[in-house]
Amino acid sequence: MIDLRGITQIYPGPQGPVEALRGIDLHITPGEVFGIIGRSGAGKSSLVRVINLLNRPTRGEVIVAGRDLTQLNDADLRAARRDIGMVFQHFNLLSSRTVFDNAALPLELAGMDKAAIRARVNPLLELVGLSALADRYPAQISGGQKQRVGIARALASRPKVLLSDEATSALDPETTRSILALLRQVNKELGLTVVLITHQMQVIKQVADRVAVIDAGRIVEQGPVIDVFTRPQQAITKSLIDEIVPQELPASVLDHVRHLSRQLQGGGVGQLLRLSYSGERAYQPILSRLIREHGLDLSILHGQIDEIQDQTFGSLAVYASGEGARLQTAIAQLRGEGVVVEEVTTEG
Ligand SMILES: Nc1ncnc2c1ncn2[C@@H]1O[C@H](COP(=O)(O)OP(=O)(O)OP(=O)(O)O)[C@@H](O)[C@H]1O
Repeated sequence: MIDLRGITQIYPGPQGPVEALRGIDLHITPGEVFGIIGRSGAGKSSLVRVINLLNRPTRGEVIVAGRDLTQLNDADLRAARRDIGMVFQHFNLLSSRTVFDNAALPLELAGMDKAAIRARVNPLLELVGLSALADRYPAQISGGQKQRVGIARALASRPKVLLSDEATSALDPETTRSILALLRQVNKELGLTVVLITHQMQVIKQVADRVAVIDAGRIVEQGPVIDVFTRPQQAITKSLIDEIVPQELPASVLDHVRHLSRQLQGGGVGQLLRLSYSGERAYQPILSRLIREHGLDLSILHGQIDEIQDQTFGSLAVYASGEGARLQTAIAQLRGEGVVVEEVTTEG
């Protein structure tokens, strides 16, 4: 649905040019919710605005639904943009227009007649749960309701792609959840491809199918959300995930491990392991097998089990002790079964 090829964005700046995007290649498939996450200044807004050519990239191709937008003339670009709706962090509603009239704006601008506009907008207000508030003005509704208007307006032109630029960043956690659920609903019901940028992993976790991590203008990691959560490769990804799955174990756990290793007897060895697993593996009796088949003792010290897009994933810190060779065999077996096993050192 969307192919970005070699996208570079250079802004002029008082201290010289700023290279906000440095050769981005991305492929977003039809019907998926694709998240782009990064810290402030990483280039997220620049990237999302390239997709509808609100920003014209300095170099590269922007292919949406088979056409390179950078090659279109103004009239064709205007038409192509109708396939791409956008919602914004600060809603961008017109304060002098009602909820209905805000949602209807793109259709009015496209010259649609009033009856056709009503026939299009009323079901959209129903979809976003605002039918009862159609005659209110933006100042008379909440932030979450404003964003619902923003979504209805973005959907009015029946786009194929919905771009969401930090759409929930100005909202409280509960309202954020309801807006993300609405984005998921329109993705499923209308078959819309959704591209959302955010600085919060919580948003990615709730709604995205795949995620790309952007750092200093480059995509440094991407993949299905569950894979990125269970096997983060880059330091930036780990630090972003840390808000949901703590990447460092608490000092008290490490202290306890030192205490346990001092108590080892009779040539036994002990190792702190961090196990990450997802999907079907989450239901396997992996720990009891370690005990039964390899004669290990296990202390569960820390961990959590959570869910992403109906898939369970877990992260557990366990201290395993027993006979050295059997411990190594057990670790190899776990890895063979697709469990990510990290051998954590407790020095320091
Ligand atoms: N119009 C502009 N002119 C000059 N520099 C810009 C412009 N817009 C963005 N930049 C710079 O480009 C880089 C990327 O900015 P961008 O807004 O895309 O990042 P972001 O990840 O969306 O950040 P934030 O989450 O803070 O909005 C930053 O260094 C920023 O200062």
